[in-house]
Amino acid sequence: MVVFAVPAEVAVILLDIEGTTTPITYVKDTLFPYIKENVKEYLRTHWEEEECQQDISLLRKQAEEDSNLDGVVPIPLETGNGEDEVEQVIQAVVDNVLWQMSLDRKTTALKQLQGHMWRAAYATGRMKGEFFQDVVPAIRKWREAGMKVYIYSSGSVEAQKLLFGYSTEGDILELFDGHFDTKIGHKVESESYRRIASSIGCSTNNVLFLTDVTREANAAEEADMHVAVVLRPGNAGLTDDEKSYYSLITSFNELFLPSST
Ligand SMILES: CSCCC(=O)C(=O)COP(=O)(O)O
Ligand SMILES: [Mg+2]
Repeated sequence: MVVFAVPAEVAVILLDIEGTTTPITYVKDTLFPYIKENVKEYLRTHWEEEECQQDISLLRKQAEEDSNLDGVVPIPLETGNGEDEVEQVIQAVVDNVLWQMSLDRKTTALKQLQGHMWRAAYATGRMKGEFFQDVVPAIRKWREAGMKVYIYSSGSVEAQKLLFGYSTEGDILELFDGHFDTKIGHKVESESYRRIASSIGCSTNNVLFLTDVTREANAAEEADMHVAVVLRPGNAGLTDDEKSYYSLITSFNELFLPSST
């Protein structure tokens, strides 16, 4: 077994979700299809609610920022209360969401709506969060060894809490000291990792970030975090240069903590 020796200065392990704790297939074959199949009905049912209107406003603002992108669907403002007009706006939101999802965009606006939509699916037991089999036992061991464990995902904090709160392993939210999403900044920007360390109250070099995406690993490393790239079944392949540059692990069991014997 390959071993990644965790440097002694590391006191915090920061985890990505998709491709790191959780199979990409769970996201692509369970989470995302639920959104595509239910978004129109969800908007019709929740249209009058403040939370839903806030989600639409954020999507509208994002569409304005995306106006120079190919295929973007603008979201018109409602001018009255006519049913036909509401239906037109709903259709524009649906088309915008489907367009963003076709590009696997990680905008805060899209992720916020998705998190709100998954609430009902988890609460009714229709979906349960899934993890690679090494994940939960390893996190328990790290915590016993005194490590703090945080999540940083493009999925909204609300979506993260649903995934870990309603999972095949039960409610395992207690295993995490906190959660970060793109509200702190995008995962490919090094400033986001500085903000995370500052919010935790440590230096960036006290943090080990585990992710499947080398652009994220690169941004974290630029901020002086330690990084290891996680290779999981179904993840995108790495180039030969990436394979030789990054520390690679295929399971959390390959992390060797300084206190381990
Ligand atoms: C609870 S996360 C849902 C999956 C998701 O929407 C996503 O964008 C995951 O991205 P990650 O940053 O964890 O790779
Ligand atoms: Mg990922």
